[in-house]
Amino acid sequence: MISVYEALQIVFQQSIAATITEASIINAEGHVLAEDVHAPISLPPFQQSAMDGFAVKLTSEENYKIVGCVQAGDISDIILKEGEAVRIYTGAKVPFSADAVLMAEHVVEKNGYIKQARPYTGKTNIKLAGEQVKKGDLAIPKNTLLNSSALAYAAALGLDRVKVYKRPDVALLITGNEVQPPGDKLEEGKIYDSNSIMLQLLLRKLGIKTIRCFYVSDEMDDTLHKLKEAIENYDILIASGGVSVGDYDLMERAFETLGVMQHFYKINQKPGKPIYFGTKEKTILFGLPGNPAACFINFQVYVVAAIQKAMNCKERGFKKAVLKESIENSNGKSLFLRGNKTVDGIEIHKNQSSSMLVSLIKTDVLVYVPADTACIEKGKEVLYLDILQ
Ligand SMILES: Nc1nc2c(c(=O)[nH]1)N[C@H]1C(S)=C(S)[C@@H](COP(=O)(O)OP(=O)(O)OC[C@H]3O[C@@H](n4cnc5c(N)ncnc54)[C@H](O)[C@@H]3O)O[C@H]1N2
Ligand code: MOO
Repeated sequence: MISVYEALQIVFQQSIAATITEASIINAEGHVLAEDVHAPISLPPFQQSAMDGFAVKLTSEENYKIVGCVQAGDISDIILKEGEAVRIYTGAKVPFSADAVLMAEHVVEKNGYIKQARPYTGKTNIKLAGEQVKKGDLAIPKNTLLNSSALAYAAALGLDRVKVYKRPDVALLITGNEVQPPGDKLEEGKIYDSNSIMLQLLLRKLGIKTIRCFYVSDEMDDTLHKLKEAIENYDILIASGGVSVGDYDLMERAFETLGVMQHFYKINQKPGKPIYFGTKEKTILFGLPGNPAACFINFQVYVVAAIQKAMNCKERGFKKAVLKESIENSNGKSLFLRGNKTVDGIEIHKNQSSSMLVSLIKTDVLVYVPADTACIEKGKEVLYLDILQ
């Protein structure tokens, strides 16, 4: 069995490199930008008034004759002479000849004239053309994670589409004769399927939009048929269950039958030892254990790494924090322990069973204990992973 470290290295090396696509700005949120965006225009594109008031050519007289009006969106060809003002509104184009915009509150208006009520210096309340970015300059660098502000900035520059790294299309294979959809009456010997909702919601958290769920019985023909369809049409395939050694655990045999190249099967860890990772042409495949907490943990550690690589997102690393209680590890396996990060360190949950969903609800970190570490004492630092919830 390989170690956690080796498995992560393999996942990273073998996962598909991001491919580039174009997305409309409304759909590009959460994507990584695949090219440097240079400003096609300056921002602001012209000198703009920052206030409602009067654009003036400053004089020592402090009295100005109102000779016109410029509203936002207007083009004004007024050339101001000394002692002249135009009424102007926030966002309007300031006449080239104006020195400053006097705020409406700082003037007294009477009979077509204004009197300046406080001193002003040149360029006050004028947003200069190109003060945010000049035409041709780098506006948004490649590899920026596009959030709402970055996309609003692209819109301000007049761009309606951007080049981004494509989000993978994901197929889920939910295996097992025993699983039933929630909402139906539970039949004897069956359980409700919780892995498909868990995996779909986690995938959505990662920004994945195309997710198809295949439900597969514990029969080889059905497994092969759906697996083949999934491999042909999806970038990433995640199977839940059927990955252990029982007679009806068909995933490894099905992957081999369809010519999937196996990169590893089983990791020296607890929980989640049974896990398959392979590739077939451009599709990457994970066989995750059916036990819900083991499925969740392997998704967090390995599948997230593969998806983030596919989307060219920054690699999420392990962090360090102090333990609030000692950890024993006597079985020579790496552990991923469910815990919570508090102000004074990490607390470990009492129930770590791989079938238990209940202890996942409040989990926000997975603490990593290496296989060769028999004990980590209270107050010592540990490595942990922030999880998606
Ligand atoms: N002889 C051995 N038996 C087992 C080993 C082993 O090394 N030798 N490993 C155990 C470990 S560890 C795990 S984890 C499980 C993994 O089993 P599978 O991936 O084959 O999963 P299943 O047998 O299909 O299911 C396990 C468990 O999870 C429940 N399950 C399955 N699908 C769902 C779902 N969609 N939603 C909720 N729960 C699900 C299923 O009913 C089982 O209870 O193997 C051990 N056995
Ligand atoms: O590791 Mo299994 O994934 O412990 O029950």
